[in-house]
Amino acid sequence: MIEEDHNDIALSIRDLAVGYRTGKQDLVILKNINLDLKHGELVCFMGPNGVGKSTLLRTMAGVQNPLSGKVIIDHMDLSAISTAELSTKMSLVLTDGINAGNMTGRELVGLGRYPYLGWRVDFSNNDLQKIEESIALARVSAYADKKVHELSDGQLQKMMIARALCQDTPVMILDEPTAHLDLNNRVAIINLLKDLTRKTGKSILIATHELDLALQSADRLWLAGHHVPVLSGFPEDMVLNGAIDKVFELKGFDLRTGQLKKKSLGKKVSLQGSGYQLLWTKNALERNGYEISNESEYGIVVNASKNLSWEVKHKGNVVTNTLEELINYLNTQQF
Ligand SMILES: Nc1ncnc2c1ncn2[C@@H]1O[C@H](COP(=O)(O)OP(=O)(O)OP(=O)(O)O)[C@@H](O)[C@H]1O
Repeated sequence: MIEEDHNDIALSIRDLAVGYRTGKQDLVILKNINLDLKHGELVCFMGPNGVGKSTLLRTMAGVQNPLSGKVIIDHMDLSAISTAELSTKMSLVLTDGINAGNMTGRELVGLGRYPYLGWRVDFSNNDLQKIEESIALARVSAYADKKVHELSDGQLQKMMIARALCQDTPVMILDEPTAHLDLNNRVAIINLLKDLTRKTGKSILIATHELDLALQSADRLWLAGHHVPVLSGFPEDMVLNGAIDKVFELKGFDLRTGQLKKKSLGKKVSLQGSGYQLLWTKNALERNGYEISNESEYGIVVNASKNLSWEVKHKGNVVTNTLEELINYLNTQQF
């Protein structure tokens, strides 16, 4: 066992219970939570709908009080830190209910500098530079002068991320930052956040439902399930030890292979080839109910030379130029 270095830790959670104070009895959503967020780490917080991710993030950010236990940031108990001081240590991006009145995108981003203004009324050159840097980093310059109410959901989402970047805090917490974004923007935002952890040592925690992006970019996963403690681990370990399957109670999806569970039609084909062409051929075959096996009279060879083609070796050889043709041909055969 390797000893942990406690100077590494930007934020820790100790014996925390989160939920809602109602009239008679507390509504406990998650309890017995003990987690650490390290410097320079991108953590994806995952779990099924309604399990309490937002509730925990809001509690960590001081927006709601814990039912019991502590959040410790920069070696201080969150409950003992003023809102002004906290806003230089942590930024929070929530996506719901943004009411930015008649502001422009740039003005919204500029709100990120308010914790640093003190008694000053105007932005300093440094503030203005940070605003422009954040706008460039989040790639929102094309619509930074539009009114916030004129932005699309995805544009607004990116503008809120720019505002958090502008706040320039050692800890950033984002609730579903990619929810309204298209594929390019999702990848760009995740890469940007990952890059920030590497270049600036910031700790970034995001709640997300995007298992594929999380598995490819997170340094660590936090997993919340119903009736289990919040788990923390290395993403690949959590795939291999079944933690993700357990938390999500996965049905119809085999996480170890990253595939939807396919119904085999009992038709077997053998397959030869290499690289991504082989992977996509396998995908097309399995999606259409074919099982890859060496014990088959049908041999498929992926020819990935200049012109991609597929050769079916059976009694006579047949060559197809697309996977659609290959599958249509196989479907006509008696297995
Ligand atoms: N203000 C509130 N008062 C009482 N219960 C609430 C309140 N807000 C949320 N809840 C409940 O707390 C539970 C957790 O909600 P939360 O929004 O934290 O889940 P989540 O994991 O973020 O879900 P999702 O993935 O759907 O965003 C839910 O059962 C929800 O109904």
